[in-house]
Amino acid sequence: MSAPRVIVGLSGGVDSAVAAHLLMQQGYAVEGLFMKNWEEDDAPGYCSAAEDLADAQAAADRLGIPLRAVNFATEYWDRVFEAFLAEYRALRTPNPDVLCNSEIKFRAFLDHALDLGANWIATGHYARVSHGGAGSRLQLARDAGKDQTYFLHRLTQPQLGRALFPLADLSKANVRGIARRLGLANADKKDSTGICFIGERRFADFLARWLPADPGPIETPAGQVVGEHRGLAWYTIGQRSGLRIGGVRDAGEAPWFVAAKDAARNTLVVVQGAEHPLLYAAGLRAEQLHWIAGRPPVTADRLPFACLCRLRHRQPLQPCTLVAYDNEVCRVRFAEPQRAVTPGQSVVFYLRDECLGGAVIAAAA
Ligand SMILES: Nc1ncnc2c1ncn2[C@@H]1O[C@H](COP(=O)(O)OP(=O)(O)OP(=O)(O)O)[C@@H](O)[C@H]1O
Repeated sequence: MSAPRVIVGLSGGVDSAVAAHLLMQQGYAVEGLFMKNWEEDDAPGYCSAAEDLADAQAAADRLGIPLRAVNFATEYWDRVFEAFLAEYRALRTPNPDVLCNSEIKFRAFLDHALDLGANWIATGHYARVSHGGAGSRLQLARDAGKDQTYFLHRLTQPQLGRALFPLADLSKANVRGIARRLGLANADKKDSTGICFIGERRFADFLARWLPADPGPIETPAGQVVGEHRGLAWYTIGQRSGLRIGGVRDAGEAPWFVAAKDAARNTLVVVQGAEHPLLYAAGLRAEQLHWIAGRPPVTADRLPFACLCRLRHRQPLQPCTLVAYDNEVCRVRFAEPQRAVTPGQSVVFYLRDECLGGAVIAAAA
């Protein structure tokens, strides 16, 4: 019988190269596929796709596997970037990595791999998947600090059912050690940070190319004007940096943080001190509810349902209660008030080590 075929998303980074190696060791017939998701002309100098492809090719050569390349720039633009901009224009803070997984890596890429005759796809995500008669389950990676289930929580059964995550049990240090032993040139390549097409530092410059300026006042909750903002879309709830506020009489030196966006008055509301009570919420309302199993963990008559959640990647899991849901919308109460509940980001639910799914935060509540 011939070995099952798996197509690995080779990004040019160390994680996916080591994932490919581990699958070869497990007896799979392994091939690499590099995706280009962004045309350089749309963001000159922001992306390094050519360099990444060269790194992916070097890794494939070293491992002795074939590598193909595919261009999903149109799909990425239509299904991820347009939604990302629409969310910003609606004054929310979107998470394009969540959409990139459900629309590109586990849709466009998966469909292409299946067309090429693959039985499975694999990535270098830090996450665990188990395939069983009752369906496929997504679980935390052993390395809690690297766990990427937050970004994978919108996968469906058909998507997860074809996925392998070979790094489930490894730490980043293990992965780099394996890469060095294999003589992979990218063993010490820096982790990719931020959004693939932007990178972290020039984010505000990048957004300025797509969002119109719309200045308005910055106010305290008492209505005292303390500055001018460049457009509410540029700010995120809980954020500190970028607020040029100073010299407010009797205000002291403590830094200022974004507490709310008042869209009706085009006003940014700020408070002083990282722990100000207005930065905390007892619960939230979220939309676009998705369950990985294809159904909720309990029927509505068994609510409330005690579970865990996180509101951002890497946040330690927080005890919470799902108090209400229907097909689309849910309401959640936290055991402890949570800081910076940010519309547009995801709330992701867990039961013990299993990722159940999640929803897009609409409002603190
Ligand atoms: N351009 C790409 N082409 C093919 N697969 C990709 C690409 N970018 C990311 N992937 C896949 O998605 C996984 C997770 O992507 P992420 O951007 O989080 O990379 P990472 O954790 O830095 O991993 P790596 O070290 O492999 O780049 C990668 O390990 C890889 O399998």
